Amino acid sequence: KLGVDYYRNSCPDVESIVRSAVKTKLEQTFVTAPATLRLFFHDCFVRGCDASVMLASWNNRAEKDNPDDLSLAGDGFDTVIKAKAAVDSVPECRNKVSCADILAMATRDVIALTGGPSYTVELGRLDGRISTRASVRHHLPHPDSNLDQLKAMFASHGLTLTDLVALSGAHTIGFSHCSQFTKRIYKFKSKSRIDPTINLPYARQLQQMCPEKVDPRMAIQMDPGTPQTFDNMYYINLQQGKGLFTSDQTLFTDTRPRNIVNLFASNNTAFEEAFVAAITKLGRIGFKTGKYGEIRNDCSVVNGIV
Ligand code: HEM
Ligand SMILES: [Ca+2]
Ligand SMILES: [Ca+2]
Repeated sequence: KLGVDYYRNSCPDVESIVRSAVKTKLEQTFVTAPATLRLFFHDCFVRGCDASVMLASWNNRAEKDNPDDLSLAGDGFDTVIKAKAAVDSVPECRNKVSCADILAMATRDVIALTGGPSYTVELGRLDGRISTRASVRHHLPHPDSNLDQLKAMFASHGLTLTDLVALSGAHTIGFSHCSQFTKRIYKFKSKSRIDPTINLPYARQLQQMCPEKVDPRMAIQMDPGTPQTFDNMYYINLQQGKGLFTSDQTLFTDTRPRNIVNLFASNNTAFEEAFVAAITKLGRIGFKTGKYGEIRNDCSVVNGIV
């Protein structure tokens, strides 16, 4: 079982060491926050929260080489690497704290530092030794997924509809590449070619920011209201037809989760409580202990390779 005091004897100050490394990195670039949060999600959904997503390979066959992970921003990886270096610079902590736990702590820290809830994070996950491009297939949601697909994928990890709605609120910060939603604003199967569930002025704005032959590296803010604040604006956006992806807007268009969206839109405390409960459950997915894992010396390679 995971616990909140896991490093009490081996590295008692680990939480403040990680927090200050994360804070320094966030002051350098805001992307630190969304990039770290998304990295945690992608890690936990594939082989559990074991930092498998961080492993690199010489032949581009690691998890992070899968197309679904190629849009993970480098600053998330860099945050964990920097926090790990800070932890390892303390002699008693050297190689005592897993990369998976550092990612979980850094995620908690970026949420609090951008205005979201503070919570205690459970620790004691070991790092995995396997990372393959193939293991990502069918394990991560797509922006054009419908509610049944999203529900099934989250349910396979023990996450409820409320958890799905709460965790999707992570889209209250961060960026998306234009290609993730071009279908909705240019190629929708309707006369106007625009998805009717998008607020029309917002769709026009998106078309301006993302012209049809836009540079594929172009990214836009996902929450047009408060792009750098972790708040419940995401749900207010959904009520106004300003969900960026089909997977976002469907949480309001589909009547099943709509009352949850309405609750979170009107009550930030209800959102924060549900988010903390859900991300705590997310952090328990497939965690490894004992002989099933290790504490990696370098977050991007398994021990004993070189
Ligand atoms: C429910 C299904 C979800 C889908 C379909 C989805 C899809 C996406 C997509 C397509 C992007 C844009 C990536 C890019 O083009 O760079 C994105 C960004 C992001 N997602 Fe999700 N996501 C989902 C759930 C989540 C969850 C559960 C979390 C975290 C708890 C999360 C956190 C983020 C963050 C923070 C970003 C911004 C990343 C950045 O700015 O670098 N997402 N998501
Ligand atoms: Ca993983
Ligand atoms: Ca926001």
